[in-house]
Amino acid sequence: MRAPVRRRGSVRLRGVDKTYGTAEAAVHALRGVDLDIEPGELVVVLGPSGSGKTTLLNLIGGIEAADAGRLAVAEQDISHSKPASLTAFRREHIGFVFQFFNLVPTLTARENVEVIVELTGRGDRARATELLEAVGLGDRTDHFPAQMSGGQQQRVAIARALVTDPDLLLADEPTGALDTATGRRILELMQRSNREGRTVLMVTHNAGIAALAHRVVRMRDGRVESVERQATPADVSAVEW
Ligand SMILES: Nc1ncnc2c1ncn2[C@@H]1O[C@H](COP(=O)(O)OP(=O)(O)OP(=O)(O)O)[C@@H](O)[C@H]1O
Repeated sequence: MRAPVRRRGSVRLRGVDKTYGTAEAAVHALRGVDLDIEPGELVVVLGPSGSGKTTLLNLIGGIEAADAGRLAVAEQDISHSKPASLTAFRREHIGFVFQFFNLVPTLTARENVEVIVELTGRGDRARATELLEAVGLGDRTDHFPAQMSGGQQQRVAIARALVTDPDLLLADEPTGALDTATGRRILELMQRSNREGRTVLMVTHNAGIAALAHRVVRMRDGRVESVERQATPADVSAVEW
């Protein structure tokens, strides 16, 4: 019998504000954002360019700190966390996937995953190979990023994000630089990761991808414009975009 899925990675934001720059150059990126995400949900964040999607993801992931408001992620209050404790929080709870893969060019696929175990002191080096096999790259473990396609590099990035077994997987336009067929493969990995119980939060410009979500968050001008719950999220194989 299969072990029950342990759902994890809740998010709770209240009145969250973030401004970049000062005086005339100030950009109010988030304005009083309230948001609740249940553990184990797959959430897609949509919105026009500049609406605050990446800022939202960076605050939830502890890459940046909010100016005001309260944030609790994976049951941890990070509202007033100092940079050092945000780093510790990120290492313990968060996996990031970016649009342009962000692999270290001088390291092989396996080393790109292993280095995260060394940096964070979390996870198991031996899992690097296992995860690369799980994302379909068992035969590419000793290849360097320049020897791999964009889709293959993004799969390495996903293996790297998962090696610490994070509660939340945060992805900023993970399919943005990929063709549709390759993007589909990446979304399958995102969905699989979510079905293992972790919360997945995906920022995209692509409204078609929203069909996969338990909850669709629409941002506009630094505010959450709407949150829509979908009772039966689609399987990736059924999604067109
Ligand atoms: N480091 C920064 N310094 C100054 N302004 C910033 C910085 N990061 C973001 N901004 C500004 O904050 C606002 C929100 O940016 P954000 O990147 O969150 O939007 P977005 O919805 O993700 O946009 P896109 O879809 O184009 O990636 C924008 O006006 C942006 O120019």
